[in-house]
Amino acid sequence: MINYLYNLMYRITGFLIFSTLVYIMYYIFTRRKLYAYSKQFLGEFAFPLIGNCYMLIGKNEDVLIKLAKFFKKFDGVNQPLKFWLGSKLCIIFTNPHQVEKILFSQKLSHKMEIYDILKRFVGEGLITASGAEYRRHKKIIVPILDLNFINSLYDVFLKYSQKCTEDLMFYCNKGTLDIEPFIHDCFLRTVSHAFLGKEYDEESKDDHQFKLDVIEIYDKILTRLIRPWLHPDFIYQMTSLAKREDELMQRCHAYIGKAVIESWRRFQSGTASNKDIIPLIDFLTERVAEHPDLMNEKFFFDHIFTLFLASEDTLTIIASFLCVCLGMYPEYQEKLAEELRRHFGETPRAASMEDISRLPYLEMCIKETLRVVPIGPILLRKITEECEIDGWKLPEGASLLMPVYFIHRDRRYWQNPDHFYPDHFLPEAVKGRPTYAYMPFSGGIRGCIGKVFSNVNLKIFMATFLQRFEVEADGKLPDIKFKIDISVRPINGYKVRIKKRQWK
Ligand code: HEM
Repeated sequence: MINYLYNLMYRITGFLIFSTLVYIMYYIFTRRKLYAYSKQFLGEFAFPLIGNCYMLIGKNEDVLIKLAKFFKKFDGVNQPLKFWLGSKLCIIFTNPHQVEKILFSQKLSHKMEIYDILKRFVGEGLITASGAEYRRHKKIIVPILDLNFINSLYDVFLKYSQKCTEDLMFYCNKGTLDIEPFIHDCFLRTVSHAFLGKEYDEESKDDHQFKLDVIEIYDKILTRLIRPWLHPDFIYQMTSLAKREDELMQRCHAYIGKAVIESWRRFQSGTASNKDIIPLIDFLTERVAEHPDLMNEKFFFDHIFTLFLASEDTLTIIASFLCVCLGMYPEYQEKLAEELRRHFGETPRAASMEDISRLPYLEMCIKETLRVVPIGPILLRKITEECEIDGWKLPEGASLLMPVYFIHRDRRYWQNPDHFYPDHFLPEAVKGRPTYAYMPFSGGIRGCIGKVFSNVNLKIFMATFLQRFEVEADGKLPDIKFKIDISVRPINGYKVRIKKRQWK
């Protein structure tokens, strides 16, 4: 009997070893092109299964520093690199001319699988979707965000910028504060009003809960993004994080769903135009009502939620970090204040649409902030069919990485890359640089559709804020430690001291 069992165990073990070997051989055989093509690219030593991930082991906050070390090793190399993310081959393009070709390639417009994590929240919204449906929907949404729409929002931009500066008045000369929650409140209100047609009500439990939920959503997305073992859905579903995410999703979906229903009611009763502005949701309702085959309810919902989430966090990061930068570099703040004094004259006043088109130094400061904290620090694409970029063969199944954060700090294109230095955007400096050495809004086929909206809103906010306040902050840019997640943020928040600006 013992002999029989021993024999059986022996056979089972043999079978398991044999099957594993067959599977490994099959796996290697089906990926032979991937391995062969990967030899074209320079990279660091990669272990089987974990690839180069060992280089990223440690605290989440240190990932950016570790990636910086990787790029430093290949400083000045003008060819694509490779990084094995586990068994996934990532080909890294840092040459702006090649990046431009990728961004404009229809074949390379599919987002990498990692974006599926966002799909739990925003489904098939424009950021995560691909394919024919995506293209059809983009054609409907982009024209809504035209200049007429943006001009019509002027009062909304101004109202919440002014409210924010009034709220901040109390904190003048009161020591250090994190300015981000105030600025987040401003842009959350602006985007709620402009996109959903909903004025955020301080007293409303639903509105307050939605604000908290949105903040937590970003946190949940990040938590999962930076933990690769939580990426497979079947593992994630078993965690308490997934349960919490479901709760958040249900509440947020109910909140946005209510705004969708209200918009349809307005459309059906013909009262849409009675509002102070026509919000984006009402324009979309109108388009879809005229052509019901354009998109179903689910897509409609996903697009609205995507646009909402794509806006308020991005605007908050840029405006908050610009305040910190101006605090750290008083010489540029003074130059900007001088421009504002020259332009606005004797006394501060509300900035008009006309005003903001005549403040070139403010524009340079915003651009420089977008350089140092690019909202999309690494753009990721999936290679769905074999293709070539400048003679480099790209195998199906690999991914493409465009490390915007590092291109924005590449000494070949930036005179003073490690500091906040608005002169990077003087016309002669811009002329001497390849266009895609700077891509805060990405570009090409998957480029940001909110660029003009953001520029106008940011300028009105900053012109309002800087006429009232002077900011101070400790240190310089190299002293700030950033973390990379869905975006880039300073680990220690946005600490500044504010005081009333002496205008004369
Ligand atoms: C300072 C503000 C903003 C910055 C820096 C920014 C940046 C970006 C970047 C880098 C991408 C490409 C992401 C990727 O390929 O992974 C993107 C895409 C996108 N952004 Fe923005 N964004 C900003 C504001 C906005 C606003 C206000 C809206 C809404 C009106 C918006 C809507 C979108 C959408 C829908 C996409 C996806 C486009 C597509 O894939 O076709 N963004 N944005």
